[in-house]
Parts: sequence; C-alpha cells; structure tokens
Amino acid sequence: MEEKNFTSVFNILASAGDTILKVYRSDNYKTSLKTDRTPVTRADKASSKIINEQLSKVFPEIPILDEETTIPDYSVRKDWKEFFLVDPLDGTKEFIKQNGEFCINLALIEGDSPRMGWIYHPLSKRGWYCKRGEGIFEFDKKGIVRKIEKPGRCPEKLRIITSRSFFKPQEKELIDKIKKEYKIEIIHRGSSIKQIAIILGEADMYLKAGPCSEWDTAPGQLLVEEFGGSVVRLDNLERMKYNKPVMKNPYFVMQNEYLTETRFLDFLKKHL
Ligand SMILES: Nc1ncnc2c1ncn2[C@@H]1O[C@H](COP(=O)(O)O)[C@@H](OP(=O)(O)O)[C@H]1O
Ligand SMILES: [Mg+2]
Repeated sequence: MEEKNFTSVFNILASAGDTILKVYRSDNYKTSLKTDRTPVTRADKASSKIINEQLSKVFPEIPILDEETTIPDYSVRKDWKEFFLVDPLDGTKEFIKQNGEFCINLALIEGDSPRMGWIYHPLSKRGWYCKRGEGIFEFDKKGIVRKIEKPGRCPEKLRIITSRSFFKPQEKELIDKIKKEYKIEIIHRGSSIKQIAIILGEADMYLKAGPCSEWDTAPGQLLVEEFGGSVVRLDNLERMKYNKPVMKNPYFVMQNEYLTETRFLDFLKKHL
C-alpha cells in the first residue's frame, strides 16, 4: 500500500465518526438486539456503510470483514492473505448510554495477526494509528498529527482496566488473586478506549473474561504489542490470534511492557 492510501483511511474514519456523532446527538437511535443479545443502532449501520463503501473504493483488492455485515465462511476467508477487519461502532452500549466511550476499530489482518491498526474516537475527533514496527501515531481527519512516546512505568500500583458494561465473575476472581500480591486500582471504560489507556500510560493491564470478538481487539492488540506489551489467552497464556474459524476471542489479558517483562506472567501462570 502506498503512503497516499493511508491518508484516505484517516479521512474515511473521520467521516464515519462524524456520521456516528450526528446520530449520537439525535433523539432517534433505532436500537435493536442482535442474535448475541448485544445492541445495534442506526449509527453502527451508517458507519459500516461509509467504511465499506469508501474502503472498497480505495482498496478494491482487499476483502473487508465487518461486524455488521455477513461474516464470510471460514472456507472462504482462510485463504485470504490479508483483509480489513472493521468494528464500525465499538462500544454500542456506551453510545446508547451517551457517555462518549465509543470508537471505530479498523485493522489490516495479515495471516493470523494485525499488521496495521487504527482506533478512532469520534467524540474527541482523535485517532491512533500503527503499522507494525513503525511506532504509534495520533491522527485526525487530515492525517498524522504526531508520533507518541511510550509511557513510563507506574511505580506505585497496578492499574487494571475492564469493561464499563460487563464485569464477569472470572474477572473478579482473578482480580481478587492479583489483589493479594499487588496494590491495584480498577478502572472501567467502554470500547477500545481500554487499549488506548494502556498505550497512553493510564492503565497497565486490560482483563476480559467474557465474550467479545476479533474486531473488538485487533487494532488494540497491535498498539499494545507495538509498545512492547503482550496479549495472551487466559487458558494457556499463548498470544491471541486472528481469522480463526469462529471469530470470537478467548478470554485474555493485555498488558504493557513493564508487566510483560516482570514476574507478572509467571504469577498469572501460577494462579490460572
Ligand atoms: N454476549 C456477547 N457476545 C458477543 N460479543 C459481546 C457480548 N457481550 C459483549 N460483547 C462485545 O463486547 C464489546 C464491548 O465490550 P466493552 O464493554 O469491553 O467495551 C461489544 O462490542 P460492540 O459495542 O462493538 O458490539 C461486543 O462485541
Ligand atoms: Mg460494534
């Protein structure tokens, strides 16, 4: 992909973000429940339409897989070398609650890993972009604003970030074990704002022991890994992978570089 094409992605996300905001400020969300009992609104659908139409115009050769459109069967997508993975509105529950904690997630998946990723926060009109190995950049609709620096370590406590709307028994169980060895703080946030909090140095670890899908974590995993962190499944502590036969994520933890490097992973191994 050429440099000019990256700029169009920033534009596409900003345009989808503005459309989401128009719905956010209206009094008509047209909310319904999907088969997995999670909500969807006309903002999810409008954002999906813009992203699909515009991405396919700029990158006609790259397949797009989107939370709100039909997921192609594994027999088709297993042969894709790369594809765009889209969550056109991540944090729909937070959108409905009007607390601003919603994002657009976009990743370019190559094989079983995200190679490029974009997370856009419509309300602040800020986004974060990464191409693996090249650092993390903040962007707006015109493109890259600045490269961001890896945050320092928080010396006095372990800040655990989890969902605002879903707090699962297994998460509480693990947090109770961590509490015995570490001084902790718990932060609740919706959507990929959790992964952004890690790369901005506002949280050290994101714990999810509940259902979510590949599009909820793909760009966030890339960003966390880019700053030396790790994203591992809770069942075997192996790295979380993408384009699986079923696109659900296993229960997982994402942690920053400092936790990855220390005895924390050994601690998890012992207690899981
Ligand atoms: N029962 C369920 N099945 C599948 N995904 C679920 C789910 N409950 C929550 N999620 C996922 O969790 C995401 C929100 O997580 P969080 O609360 O941590 O931000 C939702 O993203 P969407 O808002 O894109 O649907 C949704 O995909
Ligand atoms: Mg969504």
